Amino acid sequence: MAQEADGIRLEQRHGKARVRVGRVWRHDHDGSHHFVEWNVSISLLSHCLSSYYRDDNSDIVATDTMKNTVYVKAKECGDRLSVEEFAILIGKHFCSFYPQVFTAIVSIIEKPWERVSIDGKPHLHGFKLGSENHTAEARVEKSGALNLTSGIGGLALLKTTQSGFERFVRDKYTVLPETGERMLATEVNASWRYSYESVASIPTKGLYFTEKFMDVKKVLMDTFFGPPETGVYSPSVQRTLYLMGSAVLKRFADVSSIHLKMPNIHFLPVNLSTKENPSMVKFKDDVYLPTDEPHGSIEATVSRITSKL
Ligand SMILES: O=c1[nH]c(=O)c2[nH]c(=O)[nH]c2[nH]1
Repeated sequence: MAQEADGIRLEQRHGKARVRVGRVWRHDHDGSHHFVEWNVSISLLSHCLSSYYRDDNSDIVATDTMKNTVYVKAKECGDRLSVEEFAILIGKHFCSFYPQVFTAIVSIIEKPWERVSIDGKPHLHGFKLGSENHTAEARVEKSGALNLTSGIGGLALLKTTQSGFERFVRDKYTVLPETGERMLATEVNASWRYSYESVASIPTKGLYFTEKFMDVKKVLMDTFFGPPETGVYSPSVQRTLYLMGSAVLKRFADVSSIHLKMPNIHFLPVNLSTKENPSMVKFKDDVYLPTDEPHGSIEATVSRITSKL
């Protein structure tokens, strides 16, 4: 909400970023522990204009208080909950506890701590860090309106064949040869929006969004790789991205859109020659130079078209 005074426009929010919290839930019945590590960022849209226009802080919810609230709420959550549910819970708290707060935006990054198995047996309290983050963002309004997105950060995928890039624009600046055989590597950053429009309408089933996260990740990966024996041919990152996004929309009725960012991480063919040895290393789809820059950058949002009845 923008305010105007003396010909000056003001849009403001304040919050606390990167509040780190770890939470263990101990199950006495079987001795198992569950663990999450969250990095929480809170941003509040609130009526505290006098702090900007005058030296009057009487409406400011201190960002230090926001930080403390994360620990209090983590303590109060006696049962395991998904990172999405925790984001909503924190957002609801700020909107209902403080009259001046009208919107709370809570973004959380969950670190991928995974239970270890020793000799094939899941360890009761041992975890190792996996590779891709689970993210969640809840925007909660005082009215109870909700905007919820979840995401995956840093899902590095690579396939050594079944990828090519042909029939693209060729002009006087083009040197890239066409190929029907190349390596395809990317680091998927995905965020998808759920269709739940109020905090009251989210599924009550425990860990619903955690399960959904695993399912979305599986659909993205299955579509990228194709069947284990044959794979699936990718004519471009663009096409593969579209198939991944639309597969998620087809499979999950409560996902209304998905944004995918898929850099094309290049593995360059290695050819080395000298006068004496013109084919010292002759590339035969075997020896590559891995690079991380420059990289292609390809991103798109795929959304469900909702009928306007
Ligand atoms: O899948 C690709 N998409 C591109 O847009 C592109 N551009 C490029 O040089 N290589 C590739 N590969």
